[in-house]
Amino acid sequence: MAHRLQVKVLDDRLGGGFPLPGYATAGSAGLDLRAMLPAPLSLAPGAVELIPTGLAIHIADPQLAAVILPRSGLGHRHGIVLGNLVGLIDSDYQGELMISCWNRGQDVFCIEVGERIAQLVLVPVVHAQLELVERFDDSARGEGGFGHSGRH
Ligand SMILES: O=c1ccn([C@H]2C[C@H](O)[C@@H](COP(=O)(O)OP(=O)(O)OP(=O)(O)O)O2)c(=O)[nH]1
Ligand SMILES: [Mg+2]
Repeated sequence: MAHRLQVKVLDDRLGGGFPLPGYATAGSAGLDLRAMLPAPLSLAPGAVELIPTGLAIHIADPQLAAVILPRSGLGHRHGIVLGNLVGLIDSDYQGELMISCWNRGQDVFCIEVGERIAQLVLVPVVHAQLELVERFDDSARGEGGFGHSGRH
């Protein structure tokens, strides 16, 4: 079942010339976010820019968060990913959603006004209550990590 999410439209081109975010199909996990730029923006190879989305959300529920993820096609084909790799949106954040857009590719990429540039996924969060202990109960893995279980 869909979860209610409060959204403020900060840029009136959204819902006007450009559609508000929506799920592309019933099974889509992400809402596409648009680059609400004043004008097209050329992103040189290696450059990173903070792109406004024209939207603010208030998740409100501390048991939820949202993540901003790259779009697969842009990331794989054009090297357009996120400067922070993944954006994490706190449930109490009420400011504009911003996308750190990084051109990790070899070619200049022009971001068009209103282009769908990244996607937002709502995720569950579990808060930990830290419990200090002197030793852990034994586990199958113990302290082994970083390839400890072999490569293949
Ligand atoms: O890609 C992103 C990442 C974060 N944010 C906003 C929402 C988030 O709730 C807030 C803080 O993000 P985060 O905690 O990851 O950044 P920080 O560097 O730890 O900043 P702060 O000290 O404000 O927590 O910035 C975005 O708009 N886009
Ligand atoms: Mg933080």
